[in-house]
Amino acid sequence: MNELRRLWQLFRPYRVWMLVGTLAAILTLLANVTLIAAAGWFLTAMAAAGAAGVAMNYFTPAALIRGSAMIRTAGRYGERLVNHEATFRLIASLRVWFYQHLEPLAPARLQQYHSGDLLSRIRADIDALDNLYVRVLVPVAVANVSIVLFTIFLLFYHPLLALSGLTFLVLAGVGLPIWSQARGLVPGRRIAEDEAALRTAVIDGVQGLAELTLYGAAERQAQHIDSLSRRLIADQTRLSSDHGLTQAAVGLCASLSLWVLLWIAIPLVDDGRLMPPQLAMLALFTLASFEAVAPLPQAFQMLGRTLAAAHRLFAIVDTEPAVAEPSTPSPRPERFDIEFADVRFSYPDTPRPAVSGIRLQVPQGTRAAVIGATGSGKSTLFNLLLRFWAPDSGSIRVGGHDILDFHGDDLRRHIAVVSQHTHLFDATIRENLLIANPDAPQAAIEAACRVAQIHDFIAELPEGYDTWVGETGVRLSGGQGRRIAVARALLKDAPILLLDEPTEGLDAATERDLMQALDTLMVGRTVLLITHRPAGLDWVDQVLVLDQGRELARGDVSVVPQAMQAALLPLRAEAETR
Ligand SMILES: Nc1ncnc2c1ncn2[C@@H]1O[C@H](COP(=O)(O)OP(=O)(O)OP(=O)(O)O)[C@@H](O)[C@H]1O
Repeated sequence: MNELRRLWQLFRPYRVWMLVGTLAAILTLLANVTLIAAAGWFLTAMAAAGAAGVAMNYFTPAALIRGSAMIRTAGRYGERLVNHEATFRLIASLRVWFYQHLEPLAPARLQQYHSGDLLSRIRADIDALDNLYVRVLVPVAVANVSIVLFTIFLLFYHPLLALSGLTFLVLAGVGLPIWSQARGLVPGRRIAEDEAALRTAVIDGVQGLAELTLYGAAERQAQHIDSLSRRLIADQTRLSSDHGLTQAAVGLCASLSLWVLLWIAIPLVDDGRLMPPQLAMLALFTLASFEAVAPLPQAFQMLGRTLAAAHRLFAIVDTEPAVAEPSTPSPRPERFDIEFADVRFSYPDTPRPAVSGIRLQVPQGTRAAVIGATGSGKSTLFNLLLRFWAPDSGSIRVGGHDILDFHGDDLRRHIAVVSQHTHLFDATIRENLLIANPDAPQAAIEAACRVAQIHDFIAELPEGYDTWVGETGVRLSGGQGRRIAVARALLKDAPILLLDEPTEGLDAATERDLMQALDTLMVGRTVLLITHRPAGLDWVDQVLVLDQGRELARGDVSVVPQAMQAALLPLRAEAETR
């Protein structure tokens, strides 16, 4: 129920919309009930008058019927318009709210979630929240007001009529929803989880289709998806059949209410305390009044799904970022020397530190390389410098200030990264470049691409810079993607440049061309390069050699061969003993 309270807080900005939508829904319902009840009275009265051969004024009831019909139509239109508009606004604002909480968690806190699961939260779970507004809050408000008005109306005729009407309305509007909520709680929660699992499995299956086919595992993946689908369908079927049952039960309550009303009212007609047309009116009124409570069982049945969705969203929203933003951040850095001072850091739930005792000073405008075997902690140093994680002890300073004192965005604004895993968005080449600098004019884009040696290739494409690169840039080669990354870094024009094995996996000619492009990019910047290859380090001022997260050697490039050999010795010894 804590979720409900928090959701209500999120809905608060839309309370005027909700009020107007609820009033329109109440008006529509009252017009409908009036229309049906008045029609019952009118037809019976006309028949009775015709049989008795007396004249009656039919203008007033006819006007009431026509007026009710018009109000019902206009009210229904208005109610849909207002409630849909409010829902769309609400959903849009919830997505922004969720995204704003999601962003500071990337990448450290999001590594435990699959992208399919996050997609499910931002789409299906947020969509499920609109149930609370359109299917729960508005119908509950309408039902409450209507039940009170209907009971007062029946009281005018006889207290027993009011009591029986109220009893059956409460049975259908409170008893059935309680039952269906209890029945829907577990499957509703499971549906939220299974939808996410299904989306994750499908995305994984599609993205890894080539591997699955290659290793003959496609059938197994299909079976996994099939079993998830079956479980989902079983829960949905259970909810649907419960929904059918509750609708039938609402119908039964309405019929029983009618029978009891007739049982009470017919003697009143015999006594002359009630006119025959009033009996017809009350009978139809009773049946029509159940429209007020009919949506409630399903609304409460879906509450389980809605609360599960809210729970999943709040789980992300309540996660603390791995690095908290300082309450009074240092002003943006003005100098760009980098210093690692005795840095130690372990990833959560790992047995040994990823890096430990790291000391490195890179004066502004100079270049340093961090070299070491796979898993020696090189990328971890970048993650720490980018403030994605915070060191367990020691500090990292930029321009003399601890980076934890800067606002994360202020720091990252001054850092450009070129890595072997450049993410290209499913957009045009131009859009992919503009993420580095949204205001860059075409001339600047082309200049950056010329330096990155990719302009001629782009210019030859039929659609030039408007060429769509496909999901994760599949329509570009690895080398071309890397050059786009260099062009991005040029457009960003940041004083600190991080190079994460930028030439890894490229052939010798492409590597040479890319190094030329990087040469231009590095001029005047503070550069930190990570690599596991000692070759081609002549242009760096200093080198730090890492082994299992610890410093093995530090100095100019001449320290590398000896240190690398020392690092390889244990591996060789291990290989020889096998
Ligand atoms: N997000 C993470 N969560 C838990 N452990 C991690 C994470 N990232 C890296 N590690 C672990 O930290 C250690 C250092 O990893 P890191 O990626 O820094 O090495 P690296 O030198 O960059 O390797 P490579 O050259 O293969 O990229 C490894 O043992 C790795 O398994």
